[in-house]
Order: sequence, then C-alpha cells, then structure tokens
Amino acid sequence: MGRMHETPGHLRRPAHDTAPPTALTIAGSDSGGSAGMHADLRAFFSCGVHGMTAVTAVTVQNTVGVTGLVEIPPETVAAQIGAVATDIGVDAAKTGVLSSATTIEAVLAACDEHGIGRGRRTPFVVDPVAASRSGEPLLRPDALDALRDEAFPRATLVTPNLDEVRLLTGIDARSRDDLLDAAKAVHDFGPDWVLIKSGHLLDDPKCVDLLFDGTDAIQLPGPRYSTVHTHGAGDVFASAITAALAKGASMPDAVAAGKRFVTRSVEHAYPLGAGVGPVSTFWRVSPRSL
Ligand SMILES: Nc1ncnc2c1ncn2[C@@H]1O[C@H](COP(=O)(O)OP(=O)(O)OP(=O)(O)O)[C@@H](O)[C@H]1O
Ligand SMILES: Cc1ncc(CO)c(N)n1
Repeated sequence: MGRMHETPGHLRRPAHDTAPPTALTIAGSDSGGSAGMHADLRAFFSCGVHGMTAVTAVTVQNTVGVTGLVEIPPETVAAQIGAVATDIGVDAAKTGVLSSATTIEAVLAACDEHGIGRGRRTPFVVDPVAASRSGEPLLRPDALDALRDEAFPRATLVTPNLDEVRLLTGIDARSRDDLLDAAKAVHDFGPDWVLIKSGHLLDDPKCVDLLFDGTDAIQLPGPRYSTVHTHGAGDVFASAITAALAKGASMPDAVAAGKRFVTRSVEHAYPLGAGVGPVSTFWRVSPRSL
C-alpha cells in the first residue's frame, strides 16, 4: 500500500504530505442543497477539515418543504461508518437525521465498535433533528425515544433547538431565563454537554445560546439578524463545532468557534427559491474571487 503514495523523484512534491483532521456526518441529504449532509460537508470544508458521510436518508426537499424521505438500510449506514473509520479514521463525528429506532441502534453499535462516543477516543455530537424548518417531521415517533434513551447517554454534546427541547422534556421555553431549566432537563438524559439553541426565541433581540455541563452554564451571545433565511442554521452550527473538536479544541472553545461561524453564516444567508433560503457556508470565500 505504501508504494501508492511514493512521489517519483522527477515530479514536483505536492504541497501536503500530511492529512487535515477528519470529521464524519451521519445524516440525511437535502436535494435543495441547504440543510442536512450538504450543509454539514460545506461547513466542514469551510472550517478546514476533511468531511466524510454516512448517509441515513434521502429527502426530497427544496426551500418550500420536504415532500419525501427514503431511509437507507441500517446495515448500509453502519457499513459506511465502518468503511471510513477503519481506513481513514474519524477525529470527530456528528449526527443529523436519524429517522428510525432501527437506524439509531445500527449507528450506535457502529459508533461503539469504532470508538466514537462519550468517554471514547472520538467526540460525538448528537443533533436531535426532529423536523424540517418548514415543520415536516424527519423521524418516526419511535426515533425520538431512541434518541433520548440510547443516543443521548453516548453523546459528548447534544444540540437541541427549542422545539426539540419541548418534544423531549415537555419544557416550553419562552425566554432566555428558561434555557437553564431546559439544559438541566436535557443533561439528565446523560450526555456530557448540552447546548440549547435560542434561534426560536423570536422576541429576543439577541441570539444567546446556552452551554451546560451539569454544573456550569456558559452563555454564548450573538446578534439576531432580521432574516427568514435560516435553513440549515442548526446543521451548520453542529458541524462547525464538530470541525473544531476534530482539530482538538476543548468543548467550550469548539462551541464558541461554532457560534462565531454560524453567526457569520446567518449574516450572509441568501434568498433562494420561493421559501426559506439557506445560511451561507461560504462567507469566507468572496464571490468576486471566483
Ligand atoms: N436570525 C438569527 N440571527 C442570528 N443568529 C441566529 C438566527 N437564527 C438562529 N440563529 C443562531 O443559529 C444557531 C442555530 O439555532 P436555531 O435555534 O435556529 O437552530 P435550529 O432550529 O436547529 O436550526 P434549523 O432548523 O434552521 O437548521 C444558533 O446559534 C442561533 O442562535
Ligand atoms: C436532510 C435534512 N437534515 C436536517 C434538516 C434540518 O435542518 C433538514 N431540513 N433536512
């Protein structure tokens, strides 16, 4: 195998002979290119890590909504995780759409086998994606229980939005003051860290998210932009955090880096189609430089 990588003496050496950090997203596709694994891969790229995918579901989706979802067989999802973990190696992993309890069981078994999860070699970010921005459910009812009871205890970090907090805990957070109670209730499900996202507090003039480790709470303040184009904001946030973890950042530093990244992404969100446009994952690249 080593011979494949040898550079013949008469050719120029490539610029890199070491690999960048690697990150894996275990998530669904979005045909509109705004959310899911498409957003995750672009955020990984933009944050300087090599992105890899274990596709869990194919959605038929555009800026208006989701009209179809086909699940990938759970054994194929597990095989994708095994294929990249055994050959390339995974420095950090995240989940997006995990639409059924069977898929969740297969993903967790593969993660266990390859050292991905809380207290293991590879940090594991579980984003409990329950519905699309336009409200269509992206998981079966049994998946929510499996996420809470099986995936959360194995997560290094879980990143619910306020709708997901309501579904998982019954807590209906209406203001910044309610976020700590929400974080405590989610932390009781067993992850190391909880990040409560505040995008849905539409009356709040700022977007102040909350990171909690069971003892201390850290506020992550950011401006609130006046835009409807926030499709994929949650995916991009979790992916930017995962990229920072892949580079070896501590959790507070990774989440702070993710918050800076997603805030700029919302700032540069753009209209697309007839519905909700995406946050920009390429604000670091000026269109004029292309
Ligand atoms: N209008 C906005 N201006 C600035 N930041 C925002 C805005 N809306 C959301 N955010 C930030 O984006 C991140 C994602 O939060 P949000 O609560 O919207 O997640 P989400 O509902 O999972 O996202 P989505 O379902 O759109 O992918 C958070 O850091 C949040 O504070
Ligand atoms: C595939 C997919 N994953 C996640 C979301 C949530 O942003 C979405 N709308 N679609």
